[in-house]
Amino acid sequence: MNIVMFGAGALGAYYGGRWAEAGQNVSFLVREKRKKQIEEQGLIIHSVAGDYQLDHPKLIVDPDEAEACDLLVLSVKGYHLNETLPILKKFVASGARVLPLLNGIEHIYRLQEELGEEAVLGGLAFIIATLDEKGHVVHTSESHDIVYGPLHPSQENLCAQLEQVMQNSNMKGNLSRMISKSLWQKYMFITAFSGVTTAANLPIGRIREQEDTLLLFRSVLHEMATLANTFDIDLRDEDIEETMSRVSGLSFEATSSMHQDRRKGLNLEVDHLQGGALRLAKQSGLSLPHIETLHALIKPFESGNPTTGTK
Ligand SMILES: NC(=O)C1=CN([C@@H]2O[C@H](COP(=O)(O)OP(=O)(O)OC[C@H]3O[C@@H](n4cnc5c(N)ncnc54)[C@H](OP(=O)(O)O)[C@@H]3O)[C@@H](O)[C@H]2O)C=CC1
Ligand SMILES: CC(C)(CO)C(=O)C(=O)O
Repeated sequence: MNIVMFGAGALGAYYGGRWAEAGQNVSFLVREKRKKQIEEQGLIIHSVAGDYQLDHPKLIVDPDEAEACDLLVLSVKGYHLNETLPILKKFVASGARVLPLLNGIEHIYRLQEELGEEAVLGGLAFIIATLDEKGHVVHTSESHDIVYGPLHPSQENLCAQLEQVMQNSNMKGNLSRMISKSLWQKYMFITAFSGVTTAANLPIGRIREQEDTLLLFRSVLHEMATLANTFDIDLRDEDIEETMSRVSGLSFEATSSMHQDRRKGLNLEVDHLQGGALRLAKQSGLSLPHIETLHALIKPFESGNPTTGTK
């Protein structure tokens, strides 16, 4: 399959690397600085699932230089979405479909609006990966899963091809027949997980020890389930309980990528995640007081600052 990874950060370099390792034709659409870093340091994956170095990665900076593309995998942060739209439109006009891996949900609606419903598949990732100082991927979680599925009937064939690609690669792919629900389930979890760990500046183990703080976590899940219901997504009490039991199973030091970014003083996806939920709630006339409070507490750290990011 001809695959373009839009963004070669932690997710883009990891999954793009895995698919190239499996023999797919993968290109990486990157900006100049990242291109230079990969040229100098290599595209290298350090992973609990096995290390890998991709020799001669195909790096493109100008989208007009891209070869034919069947699937464009969007792996940028939420705050970069706007600037990707004109480029995505070019790829879609040449026949590509887009698989976004971002956390959240607002981008799915936005991409569908901008690119057309046929062009946008549903996708999300369960992995803990980051880039080290050399720009190498460091993958530390047992999971390296992508859940994906059709959001439009015309995408069935591509999903079937993608299933083959994933089965033959060193990663896990799960084709979901209810991808909209899967997206909202992850969104519910990540809004609470990133919101509470980042606002408290604590890993999940410390959150679990405090009954009141754990109750806040549960209240955020409830608000997200109510929001999902207004979008005709059937999230129920049992989904909340399942999420809470997953949270009980996390290691003491486990934390969200947003909290790790706060510790490092990097930009945060708070507008995309918690802010997105508030915007969608407003459209439906819903109030989400717990999420609103978390959003307000995290906002001062949104633009990153190594001196204010406390370790
Ligand atoms: N990391 C993780 O463990 C997980 C992340 N996610 C989600 O996946 C998404 C991506 O996260 P992650 O991979 O960690 O993020 P990273 O910050 O590691 O990577 C994002 C990459 O996108 C690139 N980018 C942004 N805009 C452009 C552009 N216009 N052209 C080319 N490249 C661009 C950035 O490039 P540049 O270097 O030039 O800035 C950067 O390398 C997020 O929504 C995150 O929440 C979900 C599950 C787990
Ligand atoms: C929880 C996790 C690591 C799951 O992939 C995640 O998506 C995040 O923290 O951003």
